[in-house]
Amino acid sequence: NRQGQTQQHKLHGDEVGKHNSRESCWVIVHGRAYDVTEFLPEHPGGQKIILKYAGKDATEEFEPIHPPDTLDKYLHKSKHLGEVDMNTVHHDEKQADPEEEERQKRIERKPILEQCYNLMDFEGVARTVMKKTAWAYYSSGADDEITLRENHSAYHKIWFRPRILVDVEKIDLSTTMLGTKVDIPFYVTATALGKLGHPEGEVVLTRAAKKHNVVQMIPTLASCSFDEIVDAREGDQVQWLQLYVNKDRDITKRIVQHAEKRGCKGLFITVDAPQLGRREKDMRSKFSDVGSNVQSSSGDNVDRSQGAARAISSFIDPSLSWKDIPWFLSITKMPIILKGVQRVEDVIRAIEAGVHGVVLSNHGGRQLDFARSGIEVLAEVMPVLRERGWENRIEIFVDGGIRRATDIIKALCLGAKGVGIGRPFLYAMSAYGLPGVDRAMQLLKDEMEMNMRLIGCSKIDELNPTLVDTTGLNAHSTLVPADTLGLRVYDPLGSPREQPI
Ligand SMILES: Cc1cc2c(cc1C)[n+](S(=O)(=O)[O-])c1c(=O)[nH]c(=O)nc-1n2C[C@H](O)[C@H](O)[C@H](O)COP(=O)(O)O
Repeated sequence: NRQGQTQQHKLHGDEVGKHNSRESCWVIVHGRAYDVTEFLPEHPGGQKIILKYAGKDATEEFEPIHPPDTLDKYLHKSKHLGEVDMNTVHHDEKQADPEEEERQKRIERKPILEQCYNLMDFEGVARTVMKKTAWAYYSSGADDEITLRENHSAYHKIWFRPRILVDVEKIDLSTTMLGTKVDIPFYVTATALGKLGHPEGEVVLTRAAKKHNVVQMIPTLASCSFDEIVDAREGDQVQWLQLYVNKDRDITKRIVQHAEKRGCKGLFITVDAPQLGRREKDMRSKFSDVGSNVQSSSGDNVDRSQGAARAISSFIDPSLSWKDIPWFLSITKMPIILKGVQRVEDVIRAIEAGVHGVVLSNHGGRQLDFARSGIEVLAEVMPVLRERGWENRIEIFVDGGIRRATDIIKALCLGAKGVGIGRPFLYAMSAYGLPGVDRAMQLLKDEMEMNMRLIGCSKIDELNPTLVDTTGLNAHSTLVPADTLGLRVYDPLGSPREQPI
């Protein structure tokens, strides 16, 4: 509290309004005032977005992307100025925003949930109803988005060799992942900033994961606080933690040990993002009001011109290396999985380093463009492990571009323990909330049951490499996708329709 301020005395709105500059900057969040003057240079989302609300109520802007405990965690108590008499706070009248009005009309016109028949339908609806910045952040891939598209099209290069005359009356889709029994072999992978798509954020995914008895991987860069997401867990529901390793190892140790104490059953260390990729859709949306429970422990300068991704990731340690693995094994009993492994040599190294699993992944095409799809890497890895008799030494997961149950079945036939799914559940949540994610998971279950019957398997452990033909898998045909600027950016006159009459 400010010196001498008694609880019942509330700050007057005009008093807060006087502190509206870089030299003295107070903001109001959830009815309380905060002096953020010294914090300005440290804000991962830049000073601009805070100064826009200097002396004013910033709650509406703050809420969607900062976990509720952000200010308690990152702003010194002396800067907490106490309650404001909100009746004395002047609110700028809302400017008419034609783009937002148009978006609201599209929301009213969107298809009813039952008209979504597969995971791609959710993507189509989300694209029309999401805010531009949110769609840009979720959908973008790195550079020309070649890997983003390859992730899904790689599955189109794998064909089935189905068995016939097998009794497939009863189908059992259950399996285990890191010792946890799940009803179907997919998990909700870690994706940052859930509140960009839905006001409740990641806890919506928690509830859907419970309903379908699948595991949720909690992202480091969640909009909700870690504890909020864990508190939303029900009964013996299992969650894993996805970790971006902080340059400040004390912060990392604290996060890992807190996650273990709160019952997380797996630590997924993200190893494909020493720096977040260049996601141009995200950058173009000029995302400046970014935030999250970023653990930036120092005021290092952040390159905010790179959209949300770059701004929220300044704390990630690019020096992370194999020599750090023994330290991780020493600070937790949770199984350790390396997320973002992309070649068989590193899978072998992971086994020798003593970790418990890997996710073969290129981060949903958001990191190194022209990285191979997880499924292609899986097809490279498993024969080499089998040759060594190591195919069961660790659990191998795959993610990226999984949109159909046939994709899941192909991955399991090639030896994956399970698959991670990201964007489809984000899109379903953004377009329809919990009912959307629930339907998306149910659709996958229905597809899975049917496709297991059609390839002649009744249980997950019957899936094997003889059921697929992967001869075309590493034939890379990279058509530059039609919607990139590459087709127009070098045309001096723009596309024909823009040529002067
Ligand atoms: C779509 C998406 C993916 C993100 C993601 C955010 C979004 C919006 N974020 S990111 O902002 O830093 O890139 C994370 C993340 O926090 N940590 C992580 O390990 N993977 C992150 N990923 C990658 C994710 O865990 C999967 O590898 C990827 O989503 C799988 O591909 P699909 O989306 O096609 O299923």
